[in-house]
This record gives sequence, C-alpha cells and structure tokens, in this order.
Amino acid sequence: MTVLIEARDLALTFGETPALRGASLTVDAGEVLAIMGPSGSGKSTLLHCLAGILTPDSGEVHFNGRRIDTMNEARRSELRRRTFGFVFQFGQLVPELTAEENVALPLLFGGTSRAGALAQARPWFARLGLDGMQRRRSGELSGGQAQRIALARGLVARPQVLFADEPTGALDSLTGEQVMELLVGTAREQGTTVILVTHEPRVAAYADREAVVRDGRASTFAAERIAP
Ligand SMILES: Nc1ncnc2c1ncn2[C@@H]1O[C@H](COP(=O)(O)OP(=O)(O)OP(=O)(O)O)[C@@H](O)[C@H]1O
Repeated sequence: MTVLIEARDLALTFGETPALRGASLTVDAGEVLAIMGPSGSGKSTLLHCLAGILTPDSGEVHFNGRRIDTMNEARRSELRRRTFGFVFQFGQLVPELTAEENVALPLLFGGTSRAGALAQARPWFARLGLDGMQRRRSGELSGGQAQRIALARGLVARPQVLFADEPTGALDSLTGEQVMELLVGTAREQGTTVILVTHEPRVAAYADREAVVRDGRASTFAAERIAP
C-alpha cells in the first residue's frame, strides 16, 4: 500500500481549547478511512488539517510526499481545488443555482467551460438516481436528494481524495445508508481515497479502516483494521 497522506504529531489549539494534541495518522491510496470518536474529540479539526484547510500549530501534514502544512495559502487552495473533493453534513448547495450547476461548480472553478462542465455534471444524475432533478434548486429537494447532489459535486472532478465530514449526519438511517453506498461505491470505482468523519458505527462499517480520536486532550490515535 502506498501512503497518500501522513499526519505527524499534529497539535492545534483554539484559544484555550486544545483540539489536537499529538495526532498522527497515515492514509493509504485508495482506502476508505473512517475517523470516529466522541463529540468534541477533534475529528473535524483533524480532517481540516489533513485537507489543508486548517494549519496545525505544530506537526506536519504530507500529501503524496509533499509537505502541505507549510505551503502558502494560494498553493494549498490550488491543491484543494485540483486534487480534493469535499462533502459536508448539510450538503451546502448554493441555493441560487440549479442542481446541475451545483454539481458543475468544481469543474467551473477548475477552468472548464460552462457547457463542458454541465455536460460532465449531467451523467451523475442518472448514476445517483436523480434523473429529473437537474433543474431543481436546493429548496425543491429532499435532504437525501440534496446530499446525493453534494456527493456528485464532491466527486465530479475525479478528486484523488474525498473528505467527508458527517456526510450522513442530517439524514435518516436508511437514506444515510443509500448515500454511503453511493459514496463508497463511486469512490472505489474512481479510485478516490475517502476520509470520512462520523460518529455512527453503521457508517464507519463502510470503511476499510477506522481511526479513533479519543478526547481532544488525548495524544493518541488508534487505527484498527475492521475489514481485511
Ligand atoms: N473554530 C473554532 N474555534 C474555537 N474552538 C473550536 C473551533 N473548532 C473546534 N473547536 C473546539 O475544538 C474541539 C474539537 O472540535 P472538533 O469540531 O474538531 O471536534 P469533533 O470531534 O469533530 O466534534 P463533533 O463530533 O461534535 O463534531 C472542541 O472542543 C471544539 O469546541
């Protein structure tokens, strides 16, 4: 297995609150990794450091052999745009845009023409069981539909890594499982590495490995194989 992302001894404090205290983790290329742990233990903070959104106070983050925590913001932002995809708990679709424009956004940001981006966005609707929803705006979609559109947006540019923070947190358990099946199925098809934060064991069960963040003040991250 090739290590794609490595976090070494990350520490990050918000004001008086230590969110990370010596977090280390490796993520292999192509794997699906679930980050678990109690509320407030530092899961989202860790995810944001791995994705180059937050800069740790100390420690190192390496992606594909390159250190990213010391890159300037312009380079990190380019890395995020070109190489990473994101899905959050509440899909965060842009309400003024149609569903297909939302899916096309990462391509538009990457410089693809509007027509080209929409042409690449459209096949995702059939693939995710969303045919007929292309022109709807987020107010006209159910939570599960909106989250599948957010998932298409996260994957449309074929990112090397998909970062997902509680991607099923706002969904009922059946809809959540459907979204997870699509997320993991599509990511595996594309060879996209997935790092997902969840507090639900049923969601983590879709992952190849589980990393447990215990208490923001603790210093260890234990990763255990839950599937061979
Ligand atoms: N921007 C911020 N400003 C101040 N404190 C923050 C900020 N972000 C996170 N924290 C604090 O850092 C700690 C870790 O937060 P984090 O969101 O990483 O935890 P989490 O494990 O993802 O929690 P949850 O499961 O509830 O989402 C918490 O005590 C939180 O209150």
